[in-house]
Amino acid sequence: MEISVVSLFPEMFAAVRDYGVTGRAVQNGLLSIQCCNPRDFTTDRHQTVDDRPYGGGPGMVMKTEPLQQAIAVAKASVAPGATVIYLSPQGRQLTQAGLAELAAKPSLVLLAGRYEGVDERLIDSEIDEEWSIGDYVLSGGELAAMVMIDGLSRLLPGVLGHHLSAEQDSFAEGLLDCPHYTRPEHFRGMAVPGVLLSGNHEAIRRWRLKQSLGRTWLRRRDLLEQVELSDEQNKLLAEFIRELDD
Ligand SMILES: Nc1nonc1C(=O)NCC1CCCCC1
Repeated sequence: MEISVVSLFPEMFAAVRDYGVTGRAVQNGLLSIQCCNPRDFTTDRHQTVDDRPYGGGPGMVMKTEPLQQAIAVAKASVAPGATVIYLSPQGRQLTQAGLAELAAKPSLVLLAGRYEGVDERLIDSEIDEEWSIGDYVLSGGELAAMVMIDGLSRLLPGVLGHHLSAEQDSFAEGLLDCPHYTRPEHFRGMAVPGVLLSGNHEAIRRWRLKQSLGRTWLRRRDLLEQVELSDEQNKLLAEFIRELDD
């Protein structure tokens, strides 16, 4: 997957390019992350990338010319046919399913906005898809772009060590994750659930699924309403709910 980011703060992307799962994906050639700074496409002495909003009001708006040139260079630096994405609270809400759609694309250009946003005419003429990581306002689109990069990278073939990890991710099934434990066996008087020490992989699988279902039922009933549960899942959830009353 080739990704080119248009951002006034390209150095921020070291966080995904140089660390962890995404950093390893870059090292293994499974992911490439390039950056293009609109400031490099300014022609005035002050390298102006923003200007006052028509209609007045607080803050500044990102100018179209530096952005359109940066986007053109960004598109030319990745495989043809790149989807150009703008990160903003006005976009389509990013979910695991959305990440799977994005991970299937050959290349992406991500536009990270700053100030009060981008001239709407740039969005209308250059942006293919607008995406949001949540209903809140950040100071820039960079962190949102990195969230998207991190989430879709996990879905690229070969990126996660255990080939089942991504598919096993609870959100891949539309559920919250089960509890996890590691040594020591006892911590502050709390023991690890016995089933996890049993070596009975089928019992462990069922316990983890039951916990995911139960947690989702308790914490995110809205997610559960979107999932078609199997007979086994319905049975395990009923057991979990019954045991709550014990
Ligand atoms: N939420 C979000 N999801 O994706 N991006 C988000 C964001 O809050 N971005 C910051 C704003 C800041 C002003 C310019 C446009 C982007």
